[in-house]
Amino acid sequence: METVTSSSATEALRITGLSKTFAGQKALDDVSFAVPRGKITALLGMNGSGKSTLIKVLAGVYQPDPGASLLVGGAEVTLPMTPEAAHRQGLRFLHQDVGLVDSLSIADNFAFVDKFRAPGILGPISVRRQHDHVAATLAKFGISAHPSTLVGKLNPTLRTMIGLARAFQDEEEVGTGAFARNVVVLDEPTASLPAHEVDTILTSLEELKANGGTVIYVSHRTEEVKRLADQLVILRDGKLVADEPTGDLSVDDIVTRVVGKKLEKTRIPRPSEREGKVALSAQGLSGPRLREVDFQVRSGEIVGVAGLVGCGRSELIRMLAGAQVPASGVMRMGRQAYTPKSPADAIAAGVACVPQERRREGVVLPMSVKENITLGRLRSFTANGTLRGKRETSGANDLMERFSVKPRDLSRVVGLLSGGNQQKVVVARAAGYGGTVLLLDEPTQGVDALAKQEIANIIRQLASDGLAVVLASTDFEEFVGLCDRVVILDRGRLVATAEGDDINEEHLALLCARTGKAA
Ligand SMILES: Nc1ncnc2c1ncn2[C@@H]1O[C@H](COP(=O)(O)OP(=O)(O)OP(=O)(O)O)[C@@H](O)[C@H]1O
Repeated sequence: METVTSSSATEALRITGLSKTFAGQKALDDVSFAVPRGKITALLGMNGSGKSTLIKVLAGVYQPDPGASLLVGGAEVTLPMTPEAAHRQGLRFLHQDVGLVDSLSIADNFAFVDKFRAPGILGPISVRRQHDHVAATLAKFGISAHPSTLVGKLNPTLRTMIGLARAFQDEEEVGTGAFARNVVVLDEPTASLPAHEVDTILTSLEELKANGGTVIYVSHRTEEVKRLADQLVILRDGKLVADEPTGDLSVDDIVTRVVGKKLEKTRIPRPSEREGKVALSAQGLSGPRLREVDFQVRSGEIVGVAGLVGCGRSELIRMLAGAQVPASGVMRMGRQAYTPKSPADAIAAGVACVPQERRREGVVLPMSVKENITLGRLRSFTANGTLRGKRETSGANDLMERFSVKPRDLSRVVGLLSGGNQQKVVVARAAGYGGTVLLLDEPTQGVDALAKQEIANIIRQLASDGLAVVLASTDFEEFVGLCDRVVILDRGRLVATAEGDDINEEHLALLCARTGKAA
């Protein structure tokens, strides 16, 4: 039953006394805050602070502990809600993986999410009506794609834009152009997008806000938060620690509030200028997206790989990691031919990889932290054919500590860790193989500012110990201070290299933009 207890034109949502306990652990602890209408409220916090749990309560996926109350547009909503009730209340969600079905068209994806819509709201749902509705929504968002296009054919930025348009598809008060009805929750919508493409999404959100849209925005990218958010709501260990206007706060101020202390920019110095031996090299590497790429990385070196969407970055990593066989070209480990037919071959040859798709390729969700960290190298914990459990546990424990995986519980099922902590498990495992080359594809996606710094320091330490590191990323900030060299790919070709002081965000963006323009 939903009863109106107060009404406020300025308050879209009010949460009071929200707690959520999982097996004795409080993921949310008595959280209360309000979301102003027509504004963007950033929901911030380090990995595992409770953001996703809060979103899942709003989505009707999790039942909160008894005692919480929720007002939507001033009307009290009975908790727990079902997902249908959340939808009826005008709560819309764009989850991190965007949640589109590749094998369906854009129009079908729009219809698919609207499964809760009562029949008849748009009249009998004819294909024609649905197409017109989708075409109009796409046009409103400046998306030049046809409703019948298969979603699987779209690049990541377009997919995110489609997800955004879909989340807002039933927003407009008919004929008014205003977005004043729903509350749209965006969970790290730009996490997997290259920095230079993020602007499209942020500009759209600014326009939506100008038209009265209400957004809850979750992101670890503080620059975006500074640009977009009117209000900051910050969680730490499940508790609300800040609820304040963004005002004149700087990016550093926001990071300090999220982390709970000033983040000192520590850096492990480069070991020496002496060049290590070439650890891994490739000549004339070609594939569906790669054209005649020559590439090498030396022991102790960290080489960045940058480029626009579709430049071949991930394909290069996959070939080096044995996940994709090159159409032509030669690879070598030192002087030896290197022809991996699978990631297992690559690991056996000393090449470990952190793949981009964490949930699909990186972790085995139903398995424990210990099993995930030690996956693929049980042999190193085996003596005389017997698995030495103690050795396995202490090896996994060391890595868990070193990568600050939280909670510090080796038996915890990885699927129940927060996203950022799952990512740390994948990096910990790859580092634990102890090979000679480490390939990292977007290693800090969805990772908070503190953990990002910790991971960067560990990568630098591993390089100092002699590991050759290849780092593919869309986040140019990640290259700065970490990479010795950054190569730029453009439509499959290696077209530029930046070294020394040229490894700065502006110059890298310029190099990428230049290659893009030449298209
Ligand atoms: N279904 C679950 N069962 C047990 N514990 C859970 C479950 N879901 C979340 N947790 C725990 O609750 C805490 C909060 O997790 P949550 O996913 O909400 O964090 P988050 O702020 O979204 O983190 P991230 O930024 O890494 O995505 C974590 O300690 C997590 O391990």
